[in-house]
Amino acid sequence: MKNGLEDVIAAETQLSDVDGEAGRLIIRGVSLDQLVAGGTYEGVAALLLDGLMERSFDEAELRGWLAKARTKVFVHIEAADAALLALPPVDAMRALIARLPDGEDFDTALGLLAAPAVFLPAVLRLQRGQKPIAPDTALSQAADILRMLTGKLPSKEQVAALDTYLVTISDHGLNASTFASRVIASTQAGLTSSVLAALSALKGPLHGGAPGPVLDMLDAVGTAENAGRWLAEALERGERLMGFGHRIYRVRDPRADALKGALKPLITSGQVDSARSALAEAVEAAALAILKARKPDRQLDVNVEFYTALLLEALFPREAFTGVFAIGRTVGWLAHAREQALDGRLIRPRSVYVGPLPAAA
Ligand SMILES: CC(=O)SCCNC(=O)CCNC(=O)[C@H](O)C(C)(C)COP(=O)(O)OP(=O)(O)OC[C@H]1O[C@@H](n2cnc3c(N)ncnc32)[C@H](O)[C@@H]1OP(=O)(O)O
Ligand SMILES: O=C([O-])CC(=O)C(=O)O
Repeated sequence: MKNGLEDVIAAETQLSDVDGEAGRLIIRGVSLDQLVAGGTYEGVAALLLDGLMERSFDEAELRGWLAKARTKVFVHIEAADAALLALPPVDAMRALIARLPDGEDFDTALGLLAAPAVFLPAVLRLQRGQKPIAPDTALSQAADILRMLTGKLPSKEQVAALDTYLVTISDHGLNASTFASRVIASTQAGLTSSVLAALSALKGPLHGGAPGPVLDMLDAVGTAENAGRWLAEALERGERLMGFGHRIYRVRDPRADALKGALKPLITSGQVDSARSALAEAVEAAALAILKARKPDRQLDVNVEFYTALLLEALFPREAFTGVFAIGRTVGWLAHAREQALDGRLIRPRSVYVGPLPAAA
């Protein structure tokens, strides 16, 4: 038996392949490099959902339907009362998504793609005492998310950076949240239930909750000179270094460089301080050296969350990061849920009982 199901194959999928030895990610036959070159959220969503819903569509059609779906789900913001707004943004978002009807059809899927994109900016604004901003059907999903957050049209560099992020993290094999989505789908509970379960799995600090703590780490380190000492002390305390290590990758996560690349136009146009990325690079180098020295048997490298933190810091407040991850990953969860539902087989593994036996009569 493998603790944590390590190396256990639990599904066949046509959606994505993570090669942990080569450091390569393929999404539906397209390599990550090809996908991020000018790729948009709507483009990767159309690619992932192709053939899995009851109707077919291309990127342009999806963009139009998604824009309308954003407007449709906006009414649910009315349900954001004081108790809901006291929750962390990702939990408030989950509570609002739970209001959506369940189902297996395209309309349900569209609502679920639109909902996190609308609910997250609205929750963040309400938590700051500001009025939510209604969606604009003329905009792409990435541009509208940023506009609904700030009330201003984002720069083209900001939209491109967010599109690259959403494309990069859209799907990633059988990660914990996607597995959760497939387990729920296998019971035929419906797509909303799958997304809610997956979101609950995503928010943990070992999965999609890591980027906020990455920034906390950068802040605590403060200067490049301090990095080695601070990281050594953190490991002494038994802490894990956030943004490093991965269950599958034994080399650098290929998404780290895709996200680092997406940061460059923001740095060169003066929208991100180059000192911040220099500090991140110094912390990365120090962390890799110390992890290599302390865990020589384990190849621990940088994962997607390290440069996610830096990229998202340029666009969102820190408390929003896990919610932004969910905006991008929902399409992967939906595609996997549909693939699993079409397969039709209930997921039900076995456990080994190691508890006490009943006393003899
Ligand atoms: C989108 C994503 O989900 S990407 C991952 C985001 N999460 C993080 O960045 C949190 C930090 N990283 C981690 O906690 C882990 O690397 C995980 C959860 C991502 C993967 O966990 P596992 O597959 O169980 O780790 P793995 O088996 O490779 O760990 C082996 C050893 O390395 C250690 N290790 C792994 N990652 C780290 C880390 N970031 N910092 C310090 N030590 C680490 C483990 O403690 C373990 O040591 P031990 O055998 O002495 O107990
Ligand atoms: O694949 C994993 O286990 C975690 C991860 O990187 C992701 O979900 O993007």
